[in-house]
Amino acid sequence: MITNGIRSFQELCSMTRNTIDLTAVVAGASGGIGQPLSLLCKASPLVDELSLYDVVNTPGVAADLSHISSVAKVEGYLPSDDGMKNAFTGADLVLIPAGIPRKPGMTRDDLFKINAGIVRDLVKGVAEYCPKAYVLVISNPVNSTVPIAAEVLKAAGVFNAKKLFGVTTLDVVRSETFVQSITGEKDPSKTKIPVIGGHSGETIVPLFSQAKPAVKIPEDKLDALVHRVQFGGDEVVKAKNGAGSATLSMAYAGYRC
Ligand SMILES: NC(=O)C1=CN([C@@H]2O[C@H](COP(=O)(O)OP(=O)(O)OC[C@H]3O[C@@H](n4cnc5c(N)ncnc54)[C@H](O)[C@@H]3O)[C@@H](O)[C@H]2O)C=CC1
Ligand SMILES: O=C([O-])CC(=O)C(=O)O
Repeated sequence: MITNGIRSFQELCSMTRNTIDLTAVVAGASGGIGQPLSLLCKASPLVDELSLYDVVNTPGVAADLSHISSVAKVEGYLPSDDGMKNAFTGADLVLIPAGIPRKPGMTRDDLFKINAGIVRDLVKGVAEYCPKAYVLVISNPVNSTVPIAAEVLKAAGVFNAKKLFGVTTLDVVRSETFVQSITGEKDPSKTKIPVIGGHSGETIVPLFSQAKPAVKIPEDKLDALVHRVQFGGDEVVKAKNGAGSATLSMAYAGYRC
């Protein structure tokens, strides 16, 4: 369980297994992001119990993961038989990658109609069954699904701004990766680039000037670099050619977050 005095999710993640036994939920666990994210959670020494919730296939994903010899006890839940209640009750952390992904020609906003309702209903479950949990929303459009999650938590009287997150770490991961392809640095721990703003096109603002350690981006490469970070999602959607959007890099980024 989360101990008293933890102020942020990063603080939580930097703690060792000696001080924390996390009960985590992945909601949307059978999907393109959900499966690799669940694998990373299953492998984490911080996670003691892992609940996989989805509208399909979680018993199979859970059975598969349960053969891995890591600490976490893993269970799969479907909506039937009070699945959401059983999956969410007692959770410290709820990761939400549930919802449809983009196809070429779509913007993230085109996902709003369907994903807003999915996130709303899952966060209602959070409010009811694990109101103190940290909630990490991955489902797009993040710029809109997070405010929806906030309103649901406020309406239930359990909103805590320090516990609700929109996951935009993929923009940080992309920034660091693309910068390293310019600088030639091979150690991922040696490039830290803050990214502020939202998670869509120009709302994504990579602060290369604040890199630690400082990086020198050649003037003639800067615009293309900024554009690649801001539209990195489109690059993957195009390459996947109708089979969805970023999943593996997103799972990595979600876990790192
Ligand atoms: N924040 C970010 O940086 C990123 C966000 N995304 C977003 O993540 C979302 C998921 O993407 P993928 O995993 O590729 O999609 P996917 O279609 O492969 O998986 C989505 C999963 O959600 C499940 N689901 C649907 N309704 C549900 C409900 N009511 N309760 C529980 N589970 C439900 C589906 O059954 C499916 O297993 C998309 O909205 C996508 O745009 C994707 C990449 C990066
Ligand atoms: O572009 C998308 O639809 C998925 C996403 O958010 C990303 O890859 O950054």
